[in-house]
Amino acid sequence: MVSLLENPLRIGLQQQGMSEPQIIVIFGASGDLTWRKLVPALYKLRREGRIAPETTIVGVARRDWSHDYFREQMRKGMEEIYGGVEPEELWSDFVKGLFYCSGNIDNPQSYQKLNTFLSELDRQRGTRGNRMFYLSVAPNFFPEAIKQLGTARMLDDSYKHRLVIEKPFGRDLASAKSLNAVVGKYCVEEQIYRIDHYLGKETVQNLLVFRFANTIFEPLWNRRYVDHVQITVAETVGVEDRAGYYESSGALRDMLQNHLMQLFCLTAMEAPNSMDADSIRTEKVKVLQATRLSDVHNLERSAIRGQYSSGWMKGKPVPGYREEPGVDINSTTPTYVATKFIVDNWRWQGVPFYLRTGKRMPKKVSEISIHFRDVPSRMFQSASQQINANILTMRIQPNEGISLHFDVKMPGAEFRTRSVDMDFSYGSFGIEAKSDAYDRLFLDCMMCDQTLFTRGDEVEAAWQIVTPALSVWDLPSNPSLIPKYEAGTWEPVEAELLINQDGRHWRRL
Ligand SMILES: NC(=O)C1=CN([C@@H]2O[C@H](COP(=O)(O)OP(=O)(O)OC[C@H]3O[C@@H](n4cnc5c(N)ncnc54)[C@H](OP(=O)(O)O)[C@@H]3O)[C@@H](O)[C@H]2O)C=CC1
Ligand SMILES: O=C1O[C@H](COP(=O)(O)O)[C@@H](O)[C@H](O)[C@H]1O
Repeated sequence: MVSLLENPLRIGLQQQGMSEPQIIVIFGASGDLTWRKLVPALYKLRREGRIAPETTIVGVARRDWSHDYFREQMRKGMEEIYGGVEPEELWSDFVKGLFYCSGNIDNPQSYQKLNTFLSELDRQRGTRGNRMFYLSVAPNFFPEAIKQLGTARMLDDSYKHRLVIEKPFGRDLASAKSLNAVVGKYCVEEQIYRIDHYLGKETVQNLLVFRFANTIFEPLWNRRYVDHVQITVAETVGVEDRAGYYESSGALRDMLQNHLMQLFCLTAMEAPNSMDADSIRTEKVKVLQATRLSDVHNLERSAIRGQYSSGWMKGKPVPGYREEPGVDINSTTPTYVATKFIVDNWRWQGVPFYLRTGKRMPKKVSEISIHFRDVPSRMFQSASQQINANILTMRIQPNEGISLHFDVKMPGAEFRTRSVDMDFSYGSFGIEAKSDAYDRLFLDCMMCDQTLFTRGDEVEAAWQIVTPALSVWDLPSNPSLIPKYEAGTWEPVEAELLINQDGRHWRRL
């Protein structure tokens, strides 16, 4: 264990500031995300002294709750997730800043009532008109909520009023464009914070540092040395109680278009001019605009969907997707998706990027692996009789870290090789790298830093790439034709073929 005094990763933690007093208005405050992630993240920030004590939270939803009932619900949430609130005195003070204002997103009077209440709170709590409006509601409400907030002049001050939009931002290119148009009518881009919680993960941010703070990898980071790249986000959970949302979403919309494509961008983009939000986002847009599915006319060669059937997880039987509560018994919604991307630029021409994500996989693991080209001529015999290309793996979660896979000589008279890993693990520094992401994103939004939020053109560029697959998969199709994989196993055989056809295989994780 490294002592705190000599632990280099501790130093950064002591250098961070505190946000201005402000009111955070959460639309959808009686919903799952609020008690599960948002309020716990805000409390964590308060406990760490990262947000001003005056910070005030106002929950909005239709249910006729009182302030006290809202506070009780949030406390119950903390108990369920963290086993309690700590320290008790701080929580008591924190909940004094929790309020509830019932209202309907469609109703203009709800906004008048809310606005009056917010002005009153500004006086009581010293929040000086600084406001963050967080849309934690189903995506079909986004346009109406923005329109109503705009019409009620609650987004007028581009310095003090910020709008946070949960994912998914649109469900295809056309809907993303029309949502961007609504946003653009009432706000300037500097007020908009489109959430992709993967960008809040320490290990995702570390991709930028790893690539652009080190010189030794850059000369290798291109088509001359890289054979291909794999990006995997595998989950063990099934659809849980979110069938209502997931049935109309599926793995491509829920995960690949946003989280995996952010990992892709940070891996494939060019170095930004600086670390400011727009420089980074401009580079992401550029690489997205150079990217396409490898073959849009033959999807089996570029995009594969799959759905889990019943199987076993940790020794227990689990139902198939179509047997889950709220799911149509003939559902064609994919719970797995794999794509092959081609990047038409000088750095990556000819280097395929394979992306895959699925629910009910054998392991929860998210990682990016860079597979380097083989040596031009093999001179040594490998002990495992395998071809061992060098692989650089960036582990996003769990066991956060980075490892480099390379060959060494086995001790003995012969030149026989075996593969070993050189490993950096966040855990070995005694640092929690897996902040829940929402705390970091809240803080950045309060500090008006948009670096970890997606820009309007970036979202559209990402939809542009995957929309050819969606436009086929959204057509009515015979349920028996959706590729299947048993819960607790890796991808369907069709997804194996997607990569095998190129003489490669998915990493076994
Ligand atoms: N839950 C999660 O883990 C994640 C969620 N998200 C996204 O976050 C958002 C919220 O998700 P989640 O909390 O799970 O959703 P829920 O379905 O649990 O909550 C929806 C909320 O919207 C409110 N609501 C519904 N209709 C109206 C209306 N007409 N006027 C005002 N409020 C209304 C509901 O309250 P009431 O019925 O009282 O009005 C409820 O508070 C979604 O965009 C989702 O995609 C993203 C990542 C993860
Ligand atoms: O946005 C979402 O992400 C979660 C996975 O997030 P992670 O931080 O646990 O990797 C996923 O389960 C959910 O379906 C999706 O909406």
